[in-house]
Order: sequence, then C-alpha cells, then structure tokens
Amino acid sequence: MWLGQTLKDRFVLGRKLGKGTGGQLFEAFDLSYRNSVAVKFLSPRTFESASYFAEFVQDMEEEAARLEKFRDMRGIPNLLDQGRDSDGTYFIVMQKVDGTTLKSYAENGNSPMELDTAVCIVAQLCEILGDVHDRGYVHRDLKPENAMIDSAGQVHLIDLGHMLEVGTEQYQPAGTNRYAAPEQVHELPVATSADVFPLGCMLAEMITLALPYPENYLRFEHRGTPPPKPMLSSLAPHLIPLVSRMVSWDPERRPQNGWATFRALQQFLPAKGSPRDYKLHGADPTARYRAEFE
Ligand SMILES: Nc1ncnc2c1ncn2[C@@H]1O[C@H](COP(=O)(O)OP(=O)(O)OP(=O)(O)O)[C@@H](O)[C@H]1O
Repeated sequence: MWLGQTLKDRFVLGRKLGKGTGGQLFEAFDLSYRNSVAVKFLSPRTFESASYFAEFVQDMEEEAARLEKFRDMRGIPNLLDQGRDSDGTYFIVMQKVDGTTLKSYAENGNSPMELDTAVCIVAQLCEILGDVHDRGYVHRDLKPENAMIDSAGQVHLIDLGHMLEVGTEQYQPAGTNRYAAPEQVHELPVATSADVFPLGCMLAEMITLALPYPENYLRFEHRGTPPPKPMLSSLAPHLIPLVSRMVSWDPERRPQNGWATFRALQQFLPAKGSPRDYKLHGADPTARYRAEFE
C-alpha cells in the first residue's frame, strides 16, 4: 500500500491512523461519498509461515463479517467495503472515527481522570456492549486501545477481531494481559460477563492509574489457593463495591452483561442539566449524560 494508491477505484489512501498487532490503519478519501474513511490492512508478516499468515487473513475476514453483522449499531463503525490491493494484501474499509483512542485521550492531559469522566466513558461502552451482548457476542479484547472517543465525546468500540459468539465450542485464545477475565486467560468457556471484567479494570485504571491486579497475576495458576483480591483502595469508596464485583474472579458475581453494568453505573452518572466544573483536554464524554435531551 502507498500514499495516493486508489483501492477499488474508490478509496484514495492517505496518512497512517494507527497500528495494532494485526493491522495497520490508514485514512482514505472515499471518491463516491467525498468523505474520509478508515482502511485496515493486514500488517506485513514476512517471517511467518503461510498457514500462520492465512489465519490472520481469516481473522480479518471474520472481523469484516462481524462489522457487517453490527451494521448501523451505534458506537461500532460501519463496514464499507473489503478486498485485496494490487499486492494481494487483504483490507477492510470502514467508517472513520474522528477522534483518539481512550489510551491517547488519557495520556493527552486527562490522566488521572475525573471520576465523572471515567464513569461516563465506561457507561457509554456498556451501552454499546449491551447491544453486542444482546445479540449473543462477547468482544474479548476490551482495553484502552480498543475504545475511541470522537470529537463530540461519543465513545466507539473498535477491533472486533477477537469477538466470539457465546457458546462457540472451538477455543481461540484472545485478550490482553491484565485486562482479560481470568476464565478467558485460563481458556475456559466465556460468557458476556467476560467483557465486564476489563470494563472494571479500565474504570479503576482511569481513576487511580493502577490496574486491580498486578502484572502477570492472572496468568498464575491458583489451584488450591483462594483467588487474589483486587487492589482498589485508592478508588473513591462509593465505587469500590461495584468495581470489586466487576473485576471479581468469579464470573457469577459480576454484573452479567453490558446493560446490567450500565444499570449499576447509572447512579454515578452526572445529573441531566448539571454543569461540568472541571477542565477536560479534548472532547467531553460526559456531555451525552448531562444533556437535557438526546
Ligand atoms: N474506524 C477507525 N477510525 C479511526 N481510527 C481507527 C479506526 N479503527 C482503528 N483505528 C486506529 O488504528 C489503531 C489500530 O486498530 P485496531 O485496534 O483495529 O488494530 P489491530 O491490529 O486489530 O489491534 P490489536 O493490536 O488490538 O489486535 C487503533 O488503535 C486506532 O488508533
């Protein structure tokens, strides 16, 4: 791929937007609708075997299929097209989120985060995931790099590459150390409650700058010993009971899905019509809940 290359006679490639382990994201200009879009290419994987490479292609094809499944769902970019460029590299084209990842948002002056802002970001993620969970899917890789905040303060969920239908027999490893739920790390079956664990981790981290469990802790075997207790003492006391449940080792103790977590968080959202009395760097994710009318 190169700057100015036109894909499918329609998308003119521009600057790089970001990079993950599996994909590279570029901005492109859509000649049909005359707006900016995002193109995700499979990263070059020169040193890997053909079969390993084929697995990555399959992962991206599955991601495209999931984007299509969640078409027009608020908070998930729409799939616009997919194909292969002149070198045979697979790509998908989707709506571009005009904003930054949650990780960059925090790093660019919003860290540690006001409790209000952090709660609103997680509440927005819960609303998106609530709809995903209602359709029987688990995201399995929630982390600050996989959430984006647009210029209007709306949160978007990206990277559906590891999403799985609840009850799928075949196990495919997924998740990021320190965010992934223990049952997922231990390769046990996962339910929608596996997405609630990382939401609790993210909420605690945004406010206190610390994750509830130490590095690599989740990868240890705990057979015969009680599961570890989360470290949440620097969190606001009124949030501790809910966040403790969200990051509970036992999936049954967590709110069971996005909507259940949203309902539990609702009491901590800013009141409608209330003003924000602190400064934010960039977009305002609390505006959605402060607004008198949606
Ligand atoms: N729709 C989008 N609009 C704008 N930027 C995006 C969009 N999707 C992804 N990005 C940017 O590209 C980066 C990488 O995207 P993504 O997480 O999908 O790649 P990945 O290789 O699947 O990541 P991972 O390492 O989690 O597997 C994101 O962190 C973000 O900065």
